[in-house]
Amino acid sequence: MINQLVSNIKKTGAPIVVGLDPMLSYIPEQVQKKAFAEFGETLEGAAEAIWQFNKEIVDKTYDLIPAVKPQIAMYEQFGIPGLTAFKKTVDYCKEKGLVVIGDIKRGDIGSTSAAYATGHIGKVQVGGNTFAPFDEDFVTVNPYLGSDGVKPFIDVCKKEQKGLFILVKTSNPSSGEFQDQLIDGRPLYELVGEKVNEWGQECMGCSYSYVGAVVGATYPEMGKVLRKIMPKAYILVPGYGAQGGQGKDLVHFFNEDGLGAIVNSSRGIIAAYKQEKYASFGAEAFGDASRAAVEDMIADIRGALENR
Ligand SMILES: O=c1ccn([C@@H]2O[C@H](COP(=O)(O)O)[C@@H](O)[C@H]2O)c(=O)[nH]1
Repeated sequence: MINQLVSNIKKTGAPIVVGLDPMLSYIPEQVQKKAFAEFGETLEGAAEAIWQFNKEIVDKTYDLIPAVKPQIAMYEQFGIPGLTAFKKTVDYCKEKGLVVIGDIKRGDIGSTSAAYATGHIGKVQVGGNTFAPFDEDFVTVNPYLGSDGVKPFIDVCKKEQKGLFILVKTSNPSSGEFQDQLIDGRPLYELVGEKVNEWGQECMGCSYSYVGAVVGATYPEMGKVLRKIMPKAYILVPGYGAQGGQGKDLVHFFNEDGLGAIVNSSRGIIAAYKQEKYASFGAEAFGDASRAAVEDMIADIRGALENR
């Protein structure tokens, strides 16, 4: 799957991911009204609204981008109907040729991690039948439980040719509370980065590993160090846009070949029509506003890479 991600990035020339994080408050009134008219103000109604919202954004942007990252929490909050909308979104994006990164941030004791890996990137056996339940291409993994919590994900990746992004240095303001703690004089995130590099050597694609890392755009200096520690890991970089990251901060997340990193923006793209810059599109044309925001993000990152 890493090979498809790299190929999609080369084809589009856009090292970006659209984060599909649909909160009801981002969904224009006309979309909500239609969904509620059919399903009522219910979990089913909310799930229909988020699915229709996602579909319009994907339809308006898929030709520009290599990948999407649906954040499962945004769907789980609507219970089973929300998870059905998650699955519909995954399948639709794959039909459109996009790589799907399920932002699920799972990780547990080995046997439980194995079940998470099976459900999201693997296959489950039911009697004589085999199912791929969620079937994302990549998932995000929390490595805090150690190697035995990560290995089941790696095993499924090898078997199914899927991929992982392991949390190394997260973008949030308090990520340093634990992740920056020094152990024998070195920050914990560097030690996790070394582990990601080691795990990744077991499953190499053509030029990059199936095992990637998450490093926040909000910590560019740390990204520079981690790029060197994990030369073959693709880095998923959240924190662009709504969290303050900009193209000029991100050049050191990339390798000299212009590859090696993929930058996510969720609210900055899907709720673009609410920003002053794109307000002229109006809520009716929210998908066009998202397309304009994608074009601006690509130009910002390309410009930064060309001028480095
Ligand atoms: O370190 C991390 C890891 C994951 N995320 C996720 O990325 C998006 C960011 O959304 P924006 O609207 O672009 O801020 C969201 O799904 C987070 O859960 C992250 O932000 N930082």
